[in-house]
Amino acid sequence: MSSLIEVRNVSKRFGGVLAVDNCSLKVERGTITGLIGPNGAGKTTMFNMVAGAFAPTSGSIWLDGKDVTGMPAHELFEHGLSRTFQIAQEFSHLTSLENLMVVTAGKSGESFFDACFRRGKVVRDELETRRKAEEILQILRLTHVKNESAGNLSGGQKKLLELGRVMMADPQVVLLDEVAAGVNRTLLNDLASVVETLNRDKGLTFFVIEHDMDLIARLCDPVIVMAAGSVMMQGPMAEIRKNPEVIEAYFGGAPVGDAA
Ligand SMILES: Nc1ncnc2c1ncn2[C@@H]1O[C@H](COP(=O)(O)OP(=O)(O)OP(=O)(O)O)[C@@H](O)[C@H]1O
Repeated sequence: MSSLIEVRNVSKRFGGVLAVDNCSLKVERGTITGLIGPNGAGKTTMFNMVAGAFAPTSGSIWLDGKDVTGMPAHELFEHGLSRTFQIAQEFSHLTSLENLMVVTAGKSGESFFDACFRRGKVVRDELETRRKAEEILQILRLTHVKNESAGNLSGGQKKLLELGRVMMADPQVVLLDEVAAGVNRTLLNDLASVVETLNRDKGLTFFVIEHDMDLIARLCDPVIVMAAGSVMMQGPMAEIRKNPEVIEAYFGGAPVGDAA
């Protein structure tokens, strides 16, 4: 069986800077795969290429056995790849529930023909969308704020809501971009539990960039280490923490988890 994401010999050059240098990596179906490395290692550049923000200078990227090199984000979304952003991007004037419901709006409800002649179908679709949105809010433990304007939620709740918006599209794989940044410990625990539940119960695959080593250790296996534009090592976090090359190159000799 092919990997869900496969990056083959990918490089990315920005002018004189070779941000990613001939990297290959795989995200296997059903895993929560982590991507770590020191500042400037090339993680964000790698993520941006996988997410379709920009194309590689050379090499290829495969999603579910299909060559998607250079495919823009909205098309990747149609193929089941979704991304959350470091800064949550909610519609602040809509409620939490509405923020989820708008993700599928337009699939049937906005067609003039449907609205005029297939009113029953439109109503059924909207009810189904609402049911799904409410179920996701429950998984995210956000039911108590479902009628609250999203702009009034805390930073951590906004990140949960963003994950909820991604879930509405029934993705195969979710790219999580530094979800821990600015989130308090309690909400971070909620978020980690949600990711574990979605992975275990719904078989969702995650590819995670994260500076929070505790979160990576809890969630991710395998973990891929990048340094200076290259993939340096891949394995379980327990092995990575002990690898002398990683400790030296990535953490300057300090035990992994103290830095980053
Ligand atoms: N748009 C760009 N233009 C020029 N150089 C860039 C651009 N984006 C990234 N770089 C350079 O590419 C290298 C890799 O950066 P990248 O942001 O991918 O690293 P990172 O591992 O995500 O770092 P951090 O953990 O600090 O976010 C760095 O030297 C960076 O300065």
